[in-house]
Amino acid sequence: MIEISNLTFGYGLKSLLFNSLNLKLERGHIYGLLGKNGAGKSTLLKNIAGLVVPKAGFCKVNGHKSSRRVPSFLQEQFFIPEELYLPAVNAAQFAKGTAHFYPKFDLDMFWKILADFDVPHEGMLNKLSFGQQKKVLIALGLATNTSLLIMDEPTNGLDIPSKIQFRKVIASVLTDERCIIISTHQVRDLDSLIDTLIVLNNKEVVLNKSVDDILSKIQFVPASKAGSADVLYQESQSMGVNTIVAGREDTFGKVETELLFNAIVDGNNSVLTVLR
Ligand SMILES: Nc1ncnc2c1ncn2[C@@H]1O[C@H](COP(=O)(O)OP(=O)(O)OP(=O)(O)O)[C@@H](O)[C@H]1O
Repeated sequence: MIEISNLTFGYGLKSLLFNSLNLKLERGHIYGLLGKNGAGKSTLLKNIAGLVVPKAGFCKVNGHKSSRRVPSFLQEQFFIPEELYLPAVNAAQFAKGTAHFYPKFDLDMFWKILADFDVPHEGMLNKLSFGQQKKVLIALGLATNTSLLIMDEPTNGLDIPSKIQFRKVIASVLTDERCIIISTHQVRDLDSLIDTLIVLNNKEVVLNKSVDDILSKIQFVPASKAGSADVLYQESQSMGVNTIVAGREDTFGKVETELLFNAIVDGNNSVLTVLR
């Protein structure tokens, strides 16, 4: 669904952020985009959404070059930025103004998600708190029913009940037709939601693997359960899971995303070598 080919991008005369980057993303998945501060996550999302123009190469969504921003591309994608400023209108006016651009907009769904998020329906949106504004935009983005939904740090500013609600709502809207990309530092918020991890590091996509694929190759265990021979990465922590070991057929578990991310950006090549 998304084809990124030889994408080369930099802001102004600054050095390049991406140099011939390639990536393919498919429908029916929730992708988690991870990277250190400044790695270029937001910039990659903006390239996909056609908000910036590459120096070379391209991003295509459903066969349309993003940077051309043709109507058939725009009506099938919704981008929720990290920073947002909602206009001085109420939720009904905001939904009406937006629905116009999205043929599959579902107004009932918008009101339902707002209610689930406990956001007041009345009043001007620009007077809501940051977290409430974020929830309005998430509700709107989901209600557009676009095949591509891009969210940059969506759980930033959400309180704990809202994060739980967010996970429920996102899981319920994923269909085989939809591709959701979430950039985040709050990996623990989204651990159970993301089915494929993408890690950007040193201007490259160093990992693009499904959780199932990852778990078929490595396991996450407490140090006490790790045999010394197969330890790929270890963090010193007093308790809990802190060790990555090469896959063993007798173990099952979940991906400890934070641990995996640390191993990768720490320059630990053993983990990446096993995963590749
Ligand atoms: N509009 C801009 N003009 C010039 N440089 C920019 C602009 N936006 C981002 N940058 C630079 O591009 C680099 C990547 O920024 P980006 O926001 O894409 O990273 P990020 O991975 O999303 O970071 P964070 O995790 O801190 O949000 C940074 O060095 C940043 O200073």
